[in-house]
Amino acid sequence: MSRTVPLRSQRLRRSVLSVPAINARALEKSHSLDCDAVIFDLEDSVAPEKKAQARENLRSFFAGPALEGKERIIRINSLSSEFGPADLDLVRALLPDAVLLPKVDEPQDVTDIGDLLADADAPEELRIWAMIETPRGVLNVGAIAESSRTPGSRLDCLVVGLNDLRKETGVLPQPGRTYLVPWLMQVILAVKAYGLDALDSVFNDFRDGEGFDAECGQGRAMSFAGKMLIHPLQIEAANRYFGPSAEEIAEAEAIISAFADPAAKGRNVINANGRMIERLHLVQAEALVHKARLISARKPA
Ligand SMILES: CC(C)(COP(=O)(O)OP(=O)(O)OC[C@H]1O[C@@H](n2cnc3c(N)ncnc32)[C@H](O)[C@@H]1OP(=O)(O)O)[C@@H](O)C(=O)NCCC(=O)NCCSC(=O)C[C@H](O)C(=O)O
Ligand SMILES: [Mg+2]
Repeated sequence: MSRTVPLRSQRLRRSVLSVPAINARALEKSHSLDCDAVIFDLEDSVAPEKKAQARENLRSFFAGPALEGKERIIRINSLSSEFGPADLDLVRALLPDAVLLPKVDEPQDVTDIGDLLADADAPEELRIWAMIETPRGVLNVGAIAESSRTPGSRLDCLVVGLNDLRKETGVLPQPGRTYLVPWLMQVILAVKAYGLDALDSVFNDFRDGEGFDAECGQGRAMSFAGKMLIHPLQIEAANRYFGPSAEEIAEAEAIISAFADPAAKGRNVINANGRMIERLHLVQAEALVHKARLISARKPA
């Protein structure tokens, strides 16, 4: 019998900015930006001839002042690429909060990395995130998410990559991502079944604020936890759309106080000013208020 699966992570992931590890200025700027997390990218934003330099940049960045209050993720090249093994050695040396695996096709792509990290006695706090950005990755997303149930699994977040998925499938960009929505919702179903987070894909046209807002609204309605970003201009809107609004917080607090009323004791359903609310709404309200507290506790950059 299925129950609401508790989220494995209670982290804020509204705005997850990708920073190419070859871009020294962008690395430096990441300290001052108000995003919830930073993905230090060694993969597709770094040219093959620049990979070694990008790794060195990260080594010195991680030796410098800590990135206050942000989750730090390193995206490595596929282990099957000539760059992957050296990238993973760097992850083991720098110990970010998570390693992001690109182009994950099947559960074994995740468990193989998990085994290598375990063999290297990497602390269990070092999590694994997986990019779902290939046709096989979408087809297998349920099994990939289910692998988080394996004892010792470090998987706690899936990130959709529509640039690669469009390239592999030939699906054309459409307003509202019409033909991609079924695959986005398959990722959502998989993470909800196993208590993981899912992040929506990047929006490439970083000067199109209106288009970005519309896509954030769509991603929020789909219940993505946040969005992968490519530019600082996108951070404020991502934080706004993927964080609870004042109205949602007020409504959640009203539900919590309605169930705290002694008259609601032992009742699973109550009448709150003409509206039926059930205990399941209380669970949602408590999760939303928890997220709001995480946001207000965050020190702005
Ligand atoms: C797209 C960019 C190359 C544009 O960079 P630029 O021309 O420098 O833009 P601006 O002049 O507007 O920059 C203004 C300032 O902002 C800084 N900046 C820009 N981008 C970033 C960033 N990502 N992080 C931190 N800081 C950033 C500039 O340095 C300027 O600073 P200042 O000197 O103070 O003025 C660039 O935005 C960029 O490289 N973005 C990230 C690209 C990336 O990471 N791509 C990989 C992720 S996308 C992906 O993974 C797709 C997925 O896999 C899939 O398949 O879908
Ligand atoms: Mg990609």
